[in-house]
Amino acid sequence: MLSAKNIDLYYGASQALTNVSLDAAKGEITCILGRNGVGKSSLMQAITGRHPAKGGTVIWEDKDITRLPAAERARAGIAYVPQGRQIFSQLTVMENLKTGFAALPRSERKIKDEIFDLFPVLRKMTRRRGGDLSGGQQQQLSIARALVMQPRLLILDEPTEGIQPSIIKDIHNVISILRQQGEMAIILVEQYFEFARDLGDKYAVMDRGVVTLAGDIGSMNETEVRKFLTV
Ligand SMILES: Nc1ncnc2c1ncn2[C@@H]1O[C@H](COP(=O)(O)OP(=O)(O)OP(=O)(O)O)[C@@H](O)[C@H]1O
Repeated sequence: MLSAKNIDLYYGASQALTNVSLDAAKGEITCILGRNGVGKSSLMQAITGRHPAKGGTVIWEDKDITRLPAAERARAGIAYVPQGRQIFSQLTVMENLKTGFAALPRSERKIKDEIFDLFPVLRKMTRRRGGDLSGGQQQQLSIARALVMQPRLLILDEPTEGIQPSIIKDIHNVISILRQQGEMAIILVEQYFEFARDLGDKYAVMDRGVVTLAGDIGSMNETEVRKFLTV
C-alpha cells in the first residue's frame, strides 16, 4: 500500500502541489486524471523521489520513504514508466531491459519469459536499437523495462500519449493482466478518459496542484470529471 499524505512540492519558489493526498492499494489501479500542467507528473516525482516533496509524507509498505533517494525507492519496489518513455536510443532492446536490473539483487537479475509473453513484439527485437523502434514499441519497452524490476508499485505516466490505437489496445491488455495477477499496486496517470475509466478501480482528479475529486471509479460522476479534462 502506498499512502502519500499532504504533499507540498516546489520548483524553486513556484508551488506545483498543495496538500495533495493519494492512496494506491495492491491489486488495484488508481487513476490520476487532469489537464496538462496540473501537477500529475509532479505528484509522481514526489512518490518516486525524483523531485522530493517539501511537505507531507510518503508511506510505502508501512515505511516512511519521504526522504529516501529515488534509487532506494526503486530497490523498495517502486517502478516508474516516465511520460515520453525515455528509452536509451543507442542501446539495444535487451540492453534497455537490463537497465531495470539496477534495482534488483544480483541473484534476481534475469529477464523473465513472462516479459516477452506480455510484449511478444519485443521478443523479435532484442538486438534492435531502442531508437529504431516505433513510438508504440518504445512505450511497450518502457513498461517492460519497469516490469524487469519486479515492482510492487508500478507507475505509468500517460502511457497512451501519442500512441497508435492498436498498440493502445495491447497496452490496455497488459495493464489488465497485471491487475488480475493482483501482485502490485498500479498508478495510471492519464488524459485519455475512457482508457482510465475502463481499467481503473479508484480515481483522483487534479487541477492546479490540488486534488479536486476522488473516489471509486464505479461511483464516479463522469460529467463532473470531464469538466476538469476539457480545456
Ligand atoms: N522541472 C520543473 N521546473 C519548473 N517547473 C516545473 C517543472 N516540472 C513541472 N513544472 C511545472 O509544474 C506544474 C505541474 O507540472 P506537471 O508536469 O506536474 O503537470 P502534469 O499534470 O503532469 O502535466 P503534463 O501532462 O503536461 O505533464 C506546471 O506548471 C509545470 O510547468
